[in-house]
Amino acid sequence: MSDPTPRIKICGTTSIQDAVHAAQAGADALGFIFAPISKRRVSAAVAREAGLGVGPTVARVGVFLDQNLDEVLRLSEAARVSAVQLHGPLSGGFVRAVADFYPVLRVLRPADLAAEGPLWQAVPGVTLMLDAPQPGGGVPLDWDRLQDTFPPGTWLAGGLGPWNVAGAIRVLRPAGVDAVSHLEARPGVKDPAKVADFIAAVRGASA
Ligand SMILES: O=C(O)c1ccccc1N[C@@H]1O[C@H](COP(=O)(O)O)[C@@H](O)[C@H]1O
Repeated sequence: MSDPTPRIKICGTTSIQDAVHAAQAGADALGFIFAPISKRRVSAAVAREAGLGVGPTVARVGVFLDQNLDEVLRLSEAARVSAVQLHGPLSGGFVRAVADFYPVLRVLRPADLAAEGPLWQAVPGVTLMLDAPQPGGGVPLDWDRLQDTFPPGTWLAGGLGPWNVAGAIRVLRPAGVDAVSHLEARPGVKDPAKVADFIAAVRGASA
């Protein structure tokens, strides 16, 4: 029997048009980046409107890096996201405080996996995601090196695109995949064909 298809998150959504296209193409989740350093930063107002445009079954994920708890909760509420993705070095208390309000994707780098992975692996409401050290940098991880330590139920990000995502799925069997850089026409603007090809490649890998 084949493995279940990983959940598909299309990140860096900055417009209603891109949100609707990704949803129609079959995305399970859309990412809205609120990190000030990002070239894909979006306002809570646009994220909220885009989220309202994609129907009831598509998750809307607020993405944060190096932001304090007040800001994370305030922007998440304003954007009406359904989940929160947390990058960067964070205390366990911080992650738990966000998880009191939203399902959390806790993003770790491979170097942090041994120390932090076991903390979150069995915690309800917190899902691990493994990403490259520079979020949104488009650089893939070394999947073969991770094969023995990749925890079941973990999501995968980092340099995924239509041409390589099936390989990543075969090696690591992630519960979800997340991508942005290689799905764009330019930073913050999706290439609809790349988004559709990415989703087709994920589904094809699990067929
Ligand atoms: O993309 C960004 O600008 C970004 C900024 C701050 C935090 C996260 C960001 N993106 C996340 O990066 C990974 C994968 O990106 P890529 O496919 O390698 O470009 C993904 O989790 C995005 O949500």
